[in-house]
Amino acid sequence: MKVTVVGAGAVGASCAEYIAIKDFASEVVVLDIKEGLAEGKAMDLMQTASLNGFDTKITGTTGDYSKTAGSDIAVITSGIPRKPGMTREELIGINAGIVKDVATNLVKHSPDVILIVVSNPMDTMTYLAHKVAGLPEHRIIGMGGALDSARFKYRLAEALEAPISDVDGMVIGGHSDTGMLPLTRLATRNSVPVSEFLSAERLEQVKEDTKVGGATLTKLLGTSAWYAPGAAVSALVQAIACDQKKMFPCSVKLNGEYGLEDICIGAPVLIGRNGIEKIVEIELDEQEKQKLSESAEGVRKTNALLEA
Ligand SMILES: NC(=O)c1ccc[n+]([C@@H]2O[C@H](COP(=O)([O-])OP(=O)(O)OC[C@H]3O[C@@H](n4cnc5c(N)ncnc54)[C@H](O)[C@@H]3O)[C@@H](O)[C@H]2O)c1
Ligand SMILES: O=C(O)C[C@H](O)C(=O)O
Repeated sequence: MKVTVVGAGAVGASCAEYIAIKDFASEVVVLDIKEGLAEGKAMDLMQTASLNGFDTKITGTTGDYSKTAGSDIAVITSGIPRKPGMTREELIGINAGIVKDVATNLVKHSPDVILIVVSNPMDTMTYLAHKVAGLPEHRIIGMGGALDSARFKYRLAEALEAPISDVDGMVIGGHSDTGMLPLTRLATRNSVPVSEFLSAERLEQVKEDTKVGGATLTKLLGTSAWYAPGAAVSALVQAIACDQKKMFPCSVKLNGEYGLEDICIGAPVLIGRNGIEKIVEIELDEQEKQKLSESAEGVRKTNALLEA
């Protein structure tokens, strides 16, 4: 199993590290445009192999896509992150050109690849990848919901004063400060609805804290987060590599599911060796349907900027 990670910055390096540490891939190639950065990060990570007990071979390259040839999976993390006070949508001007170029180069060298898009604004970058890569739809996955759901579980566990392993929950919708839809109605502690333990006001607070999870970290760090994003990507990569058919909310091209089409937005999917094995349609209540439709409107507005 060969995995390429484009972008050797904060998220790319974290992602390569988590993939290697789980030891399911034979090879990880990291590519960046900044001279020496990918080579340096790859060498540094390889020097953790004997300490962390993995055999995955990590190599780095400055812009040489021939080194990525024959990749089964490629992760796109290249592009600029936001600074405190910015929205993800503001990154479109620079990141669209980068994602277009990177996706085209990746597919040229690995026509059978499964792409995982991470660069922001992620739903729009995933939509763009569909336009430029010429891949079957099940082979392009946007990573956002896996991360947002992990943050939702963190906030739920905090409110419940429970271990995170007791908690389950999912975030669908757009990967944006206003578009995320944490499904509090369906969240549980050991199969018991969390509403049995938390007041409506506390649940609303959990929802709001989850939606601004990325912005909160950006304010603290001065740039956006990388550990949880890297871990979320590695979970998707592992689900593909190990054909787990695990359910994650991912940004997926919808063709009528959830009443939406010609859009990439977060919805539950099964991830396995073919990429998106199935889009799972769950029953939403009227309020959730309304929120999802508003979220889709927001994503469409950002998608329209691709034409500008
Ligand atoms: N979808 C998500 O959940 C999620 C989570 C975290 C970050 N992100 C996004 O991921 C992106 C990367 O974040 P980061 O913190 O790693 O940023 P970073 O600045 O640390 O790293 C980005 C790297 O991309 C490289 N790069 C730029 N143009 C390139 C090109 N054409 N080809 C190859 N490499 C190129 C840069 O040299 C840099 O090393 C940002 O857009 C950020 O918003 C998304
Ligand atoms: O918040 C960001 O800009 C980065 C990423 O989308 C995140 O959610 O951490």
